[in-house]
Amino acid sequence: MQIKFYKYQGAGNDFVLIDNREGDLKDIDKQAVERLCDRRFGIGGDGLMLLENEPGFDFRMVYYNADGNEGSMCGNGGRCIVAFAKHLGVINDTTKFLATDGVHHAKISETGNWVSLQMIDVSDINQDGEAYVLNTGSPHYVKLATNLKVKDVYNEGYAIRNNPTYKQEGINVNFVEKTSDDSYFVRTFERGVENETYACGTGVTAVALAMAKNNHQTGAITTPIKVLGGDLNIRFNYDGEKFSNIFLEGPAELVFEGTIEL
Ligand SMILES: N[C@H](CCC[C@H](N)C(=O)O)C(=O)O
Repeated sequence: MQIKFYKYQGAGNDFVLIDNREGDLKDIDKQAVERLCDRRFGIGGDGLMLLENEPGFDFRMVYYNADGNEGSMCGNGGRCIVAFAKHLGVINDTTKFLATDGVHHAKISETGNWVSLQMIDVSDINQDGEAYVLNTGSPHYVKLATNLKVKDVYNEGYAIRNNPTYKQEGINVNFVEKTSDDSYFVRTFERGVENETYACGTGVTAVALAMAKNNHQTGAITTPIKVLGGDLNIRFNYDGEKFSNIFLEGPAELVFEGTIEL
């Protein structure tokens, strides 16, 4: 079967998107996702998403990691699928859609390539030694680092993701370095890609929340974060216990489209 696909990227976190409103791909299997995401034998991407119909919502986001397993929430993917929904004419400039972690609201710029996506509220942050562990739709480990530019993120991230505590469920490992008063540089080793990616949306969200806690900041907070693939921005409120009104903001661009035999 020939299928039409769209390739998007958000700060260099890249995805294959497919319009599945007709439901033709209901039973897409692990091998097919893995092949489509393969950078040599397929289209290439850190993940694959299906845009599906969902009663009461503009659409439903179904997300798979590049290894073919159905993943948890993907922040940059969420931003890209909003741009895709606008491109398809499913939405205009605002949307309410359903993802695996619940309801998401988002706003998209008139040009269609800048998306502000509301993320789920967060109230639990745990510590593992010096690191923070929290779930922003996906599970994240956040560790302060120095000389992050030259850090061996693959090997250090791999070791943490595969240690006995996290091996079975997996975790995304974020290293963060402060660059100025309230701005950070972040590099992430992603579960399901099992490699460093150029950006991770739920990851930078986790970093922004963990750094607010770490720095005893409360109130309305805005945290710009630089990643390998560009710049992202996180806005939220923190009352010392709960993080709410969390928005992940940044670019989402259509790169190319085509058809492929499935
Ligand atoms: N790149 C994604 C994270 C995907 C989640 C996945 N790696 C997992 O936890 O299984 C993001 O922008 O939030």
